[in-house]
Amino acid sequence: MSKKASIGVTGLAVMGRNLARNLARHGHTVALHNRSEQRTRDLVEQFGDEGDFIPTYSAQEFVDALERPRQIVIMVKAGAPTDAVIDEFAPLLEEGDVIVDAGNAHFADTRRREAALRKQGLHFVGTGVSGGEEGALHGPSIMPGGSKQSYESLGPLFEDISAKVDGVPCCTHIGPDGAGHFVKMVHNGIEYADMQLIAESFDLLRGALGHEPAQIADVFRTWNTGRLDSYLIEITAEVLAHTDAATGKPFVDVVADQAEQKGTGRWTVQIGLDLGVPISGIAEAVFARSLSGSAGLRAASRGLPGPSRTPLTGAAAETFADDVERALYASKIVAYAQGFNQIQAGGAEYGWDIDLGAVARIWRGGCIIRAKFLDDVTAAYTAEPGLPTLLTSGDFRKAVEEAQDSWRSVVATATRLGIPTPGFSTALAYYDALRAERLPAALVQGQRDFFGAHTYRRVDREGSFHTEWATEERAEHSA
Ligand SMILES: NC(=O)C1=CN([C@@H]2O[C@H](COP(=O)(O)OP(=O)(O)OC[C@H]3O[C@@H](n4cnc5c(N)ncnc54)[C@H](OP(=O)(O)O)[C@@H]3O)[C@@H](O)[C@H]2O)C=CC1
Ligand SMILES: O=C(CO)[C@H](O)[C@H](O)COP(=O)(O)O
Repeated sequence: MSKKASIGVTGLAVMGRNLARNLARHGHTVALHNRSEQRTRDLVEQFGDEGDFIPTYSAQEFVDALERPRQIVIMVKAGAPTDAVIDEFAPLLEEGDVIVDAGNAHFADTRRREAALRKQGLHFVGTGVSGGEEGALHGPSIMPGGSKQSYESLGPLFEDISAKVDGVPCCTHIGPDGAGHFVKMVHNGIEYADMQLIAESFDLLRGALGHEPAQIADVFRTWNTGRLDSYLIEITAEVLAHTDAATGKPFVDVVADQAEQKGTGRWTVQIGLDLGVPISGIAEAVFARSLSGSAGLRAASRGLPGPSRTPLTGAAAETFADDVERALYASKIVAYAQGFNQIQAGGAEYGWDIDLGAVARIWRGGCIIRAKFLDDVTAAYTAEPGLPTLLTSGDFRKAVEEAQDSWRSVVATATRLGIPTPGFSTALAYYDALRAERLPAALVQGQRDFFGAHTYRRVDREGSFHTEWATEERAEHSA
């Protein structure tokens, strides 16, 4: 009898191909399949010597090449293509077989698919994978959902190919059904917020100090040796130091300033709204990308009045880069605090019991937001799993305390010079709103009651109340 594969990968574009190679490099026999045959042939031709691959050219051949219970990883475009692939393979599978969707699926789709396939006796495991092309090959961060039972067989395999930090795999069972894809979605939302804050830091250093991109690259390199040490800061320095070969200009100056998005950040914000979790850092990052892409609106508005970017001088200029570093770190804490609160809220809504410390731990390596900072986030949620917000935890509280003057002065300088900093500003506003003794929400409640008899609660008595605003007496009743 010919050798069978312990796992199969269908969808061999950049991510699937490298995930399959990673599995093979770790000694697993991998069955290969792709809708168009050429990708399968290319993989075997170029990388066939890296391990044991079984190339297949039909769904039936693919399924037949797998050991039972079969484990199939789907790595295709999210949405309809994923449904098409499931519809093709599910009828060929048997009870106990496992389908892993490792694409960037919406968690609600994952819940629907998991419920449908469970009826058929199949395990459907929605799995977040982060790390891009290189991560998929050398060790991504892996966020599997699905049943506990499916993790018994898949877990060791995924942990084996995941990134390791201090010998600890960047993979853990997140929770049932859509939990893995939910956490991956929030990971991407945080990725958006982090990238936006870094981009604003660049704009501030350029606008307020008049630095060239190559000089700013050096600032980021320095930051990357401290508490901001992270993959995103590291690649930012690389991008800023890069010179365009065709023009000799800084690369960043020849790229169209219109940021695109595939949708996971937008989903994070949509779900944040549904759950009622204020994830303003992620929302501003998504809106900043949308605004950057609104070419017509921007063209029509370019001549509007406002200050010009006159570089700072003297002592203010000397301390500005350090101020931005402190403001960036404080704003980053806010962005992560909001993202983790969204995971907490999602877990409560869908009954997932997600271990936030474990989530932070598997994001320390492999993924796009990997960072030294996540060691401290892991420690904070491990010590106190129900932590209401990262901002109140030990070292983070101390960091925002120490950042106060810098954070406020950076936002004030940005406002004065007309440098848009939606990420920094919203982070500070969120922070101030959290720590406020009283919020103007009381007035909003009064307005709502005035125009719509929507009622309000009082600080001194239980119950709901309504004031007869249309009468002269303005009598108050229990509602
Ligand atoms: N690129 C990245 O950095 C990351 C991507 N992801 C996610 O991983 C998944 C794969 O991403 P990536 O490798 O970039 O590839 P793409 O998202 O570009 O998807 C290409 C793959 O999907 C297949 N496909 C498309 N439509 C269908 C269909 N109707 N039926 C069957 N197969 C179909 C293609 O087959 P064919 O060759 O025949 O066209 C090809 O194998 C996506 O869900 C993506 O969001 C996750 C993390 C990072
Ligand atoms: O999943 C990822 C990393 O974890 C992708 O890199 C992410 O989808 C990129 O998103 P966008 O194109 O919207 O910036």
